[in-house]
Amino acid sequence: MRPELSEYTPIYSGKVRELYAVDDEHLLLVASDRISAYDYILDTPIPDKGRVLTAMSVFFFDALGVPNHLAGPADDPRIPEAVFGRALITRRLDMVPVECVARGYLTGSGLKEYRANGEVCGVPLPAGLVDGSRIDPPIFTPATKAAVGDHDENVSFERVAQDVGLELATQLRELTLDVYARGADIARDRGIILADTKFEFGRSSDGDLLLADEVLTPDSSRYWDGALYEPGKALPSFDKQIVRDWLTKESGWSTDAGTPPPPLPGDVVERTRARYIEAYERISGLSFADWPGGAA
Ligand SMILES: C[C@H](c1ccccc1)n1cc(-c2ncnc(N)c2C#N)cn1
Repeated sequence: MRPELSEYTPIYSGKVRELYAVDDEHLLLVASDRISAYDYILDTPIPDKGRVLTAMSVFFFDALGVPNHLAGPADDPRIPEAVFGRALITRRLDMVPVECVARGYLTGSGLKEYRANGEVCGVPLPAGLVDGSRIDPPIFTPATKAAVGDHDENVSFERVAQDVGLELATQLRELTLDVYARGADIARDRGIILADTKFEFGRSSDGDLLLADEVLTPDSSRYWDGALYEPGKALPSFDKQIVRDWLTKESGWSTDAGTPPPPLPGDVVERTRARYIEAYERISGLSFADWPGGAA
C-alpha cells in the first residue's frame, strides 16, 4: 500500500515541478505534465510529460555514473500512487545556490551577451559567431537562482568564487563541463544535439558534492535535432517547437499580445507528447512503454 501524497509536506512548488519532504533525510521530487512556453505555463497539460522527464533523469543518473541524490528506484514504495512514474525519492541535500550551466552552442541568453560584448559570463569567445555556432570547447556559464517568475542572472566564474569559494567554484565548473560532455556524447551518438544544460548540486550530510535536481531533461536543457542543425538558422527546440509554432503561427496569439496563450488543440498535444517520448527512446535506447505508471 503506497502512502498518500497528502502525508508528505510540500516545500516547493515550481512552474512545472513540486518538492515534498518525506522525512528528515529524504525528499519527493515530482514532475508535472505542465509545459511552459514564452514564459507562460500553458493551460493544457501534455499527458506523460512528467513521466518521460523523470525517466530521462533516471537514465542519465545511471548512464553518467556521477554521484547523485537519488535515494530509491522509480517504483520505490514511498512514492504515492498519484505521482507514480513521475516522482523520485532523493536525499535531502544542502543545495549550492548556483545554476550550473554548460554551453556547447551559442544561443539564447548566451548569444545576447555575446552580441553585446563578445563574451558569455566573462568568457571571451571568438569573433564572428552566430546563433547556433558551436562553442568548442564548451564553457561554464553559471547563473544565480532567480526568484520565482524571474529569469536567472548570468554571472562570471569569479562571482561564483566570491559567493561559494574558489575551491567549490572550481569543482562545480569541472563537474558541470564533465557531465555536459558525457551527456552530449550520448545524445550525439543518437543524432540529437545537447546545445546546453543546467545542473544543480548539493552537499550531503557527510560533505559529498552530489548531482541533484533533474538531469539532462528537455526542461533543463536545449535539445536540437541533429539532422536539422545549421549554424545561423533559428534552431527548433526538439520538444517545444510544435507548441511554439502553433502558438505563434496558427493560433492567432502572439508573444506581444499581453494575454496568456490559448489552450492547445488535441493534435498539438499528442504530437508534443510523441516528441518527448521520441527524445527519451532515442537517447536512452529504452522503450517508454516499460516505464512505471503507465495506463493499466
Ligand atoms: C528548485 C529545485 C526543485 C526541484 C524539483 C522540484 C521543485 C524544486 N530544488 C531542489 C532542491 C533540493 N533540496 C534539497 N535536496 C535536494 N536533493 C534537492 C533537489 N533536487 C531544492 N530546490
